[in-house]
Amino acid sequence: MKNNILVDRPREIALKVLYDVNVNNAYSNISLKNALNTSDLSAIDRAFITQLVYGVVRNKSRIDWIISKFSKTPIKKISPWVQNILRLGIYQIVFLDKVPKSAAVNESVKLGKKYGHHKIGGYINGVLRHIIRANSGDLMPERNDEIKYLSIIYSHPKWLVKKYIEDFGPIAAKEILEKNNLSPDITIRTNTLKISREELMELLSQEGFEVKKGKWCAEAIIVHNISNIEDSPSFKKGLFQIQDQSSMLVAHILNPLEDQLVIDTCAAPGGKTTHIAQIMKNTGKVIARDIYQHKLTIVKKNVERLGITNIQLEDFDALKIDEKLFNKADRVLVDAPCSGLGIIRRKPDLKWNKNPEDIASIREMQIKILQNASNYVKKDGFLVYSTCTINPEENQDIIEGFLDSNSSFKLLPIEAIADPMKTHEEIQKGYLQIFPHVDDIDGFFICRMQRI
Ligand SMILES: C[S@@+](CC[C@H](N)C(=O)[O-])C[C@H]1O[C@@H](n2cnc3c(N)ncnc32)[C@H](O)[C@@H]1O
Repeated sequence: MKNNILVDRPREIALKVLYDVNVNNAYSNISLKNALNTSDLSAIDRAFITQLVYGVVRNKSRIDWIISKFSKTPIKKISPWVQNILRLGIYQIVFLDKVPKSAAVNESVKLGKKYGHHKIGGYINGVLRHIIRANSGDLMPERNDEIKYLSIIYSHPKWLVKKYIEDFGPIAAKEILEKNNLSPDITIRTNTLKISREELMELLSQEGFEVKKGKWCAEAIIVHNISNIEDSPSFKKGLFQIQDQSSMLVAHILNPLEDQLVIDTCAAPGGKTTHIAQIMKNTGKVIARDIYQHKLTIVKKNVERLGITNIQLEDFDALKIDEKLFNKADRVLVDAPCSGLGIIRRKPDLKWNKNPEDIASIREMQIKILQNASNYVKKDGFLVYSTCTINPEENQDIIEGFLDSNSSFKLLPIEAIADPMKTHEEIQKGYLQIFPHVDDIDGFFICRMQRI
């Protein structure tokens, strides 16, 4: 690296995050959060870096297809720094309207000179200018193989495109692929132990945020123009938790009552557990467990910040059985580890990191965790199973299998919690499948059962 070359700072930060994701297999959201954890970046720079990183990760296979078409050097022979400089440049040229194309090229060339060998600037300049001159048709693959075409255009692995088509049909599959590449809303949950939604909206507006009510949950606020909401005084005072509305629905469907005993078997980082505790108004007890001690530390921080006093944290493997809790709990939540296919908008690397074999092994874990957890539910108590995925194998199939071998449980209809849910026929059956392309919130599955 040559330090004497002046480069654009936001683009350089985005490049380093992409390198970290690409070479060190870092998660883009975590690497990005670390990179933005500095006080000397403006809100505009933060937003631009975020857009660049997620834009490249979301559209990676389309961008790489373009590189392969316009570069004489095969992509595998290009160094990782230069690959990512090209990706950033192409993303700006092909996907962003507001960045002048000349700026995209010039800044990429400068990054190339800083991070590559001395002749690389000419190569980057050549490839990018060639792309600028190309017709839009040259930037699209041929459509002779539909799966391959959709996989490139929407930048998803072929197995996943195929799976979406098999599970939901070709029209819905295309809508899902398209939606997965868009940025989701950032939603927060009002901590009603400390403040009302209206008061918090007023306060956040005064702090300069654009806010609107979420329509699915009475505590939900959608916040626009945020890049560092965790730095806001209201966050530090514990007035809210960042959480999507799908995730908020889980605690409402679990419907914990004051003074009850609730067990949350997979609790970290604590979104639902703190919501449950909040609904119980700090009464009763929530036993919040997770297998990872370091993740429980995050739950602890959230619990303290939010002023919650009825949560007992326990480091416990849900694949093991805990006989002392048999038939003890009024409510048990299994927010199971899953493939996360409902939250690709938030974690775009998921689509590159998962494969069909992963789903098979996750399923085994889900079946075991649900079976173990069911022992803790007392008579008439509720068992809620939820995931942030949309594929039936991890959702409806798990529940059908569970009910087939556990006749002491029945599905319990989910009463309409918010107006939009009334449109979901399934809630009468006892489960709710939420899709981002239909509902515009995270893809979730939530099922409620009762021990009879
Ligand atoms: C979907 S996340 C839970 C999200 C959490 N309920 C929330 O709302 O913030 C699944 C969690 O299960 C945990 N986990 C994975 N395997 C586990 C096991 N065998 N026992 C307990 N927890 C486990 C993971 O560490 C992860 O935190």
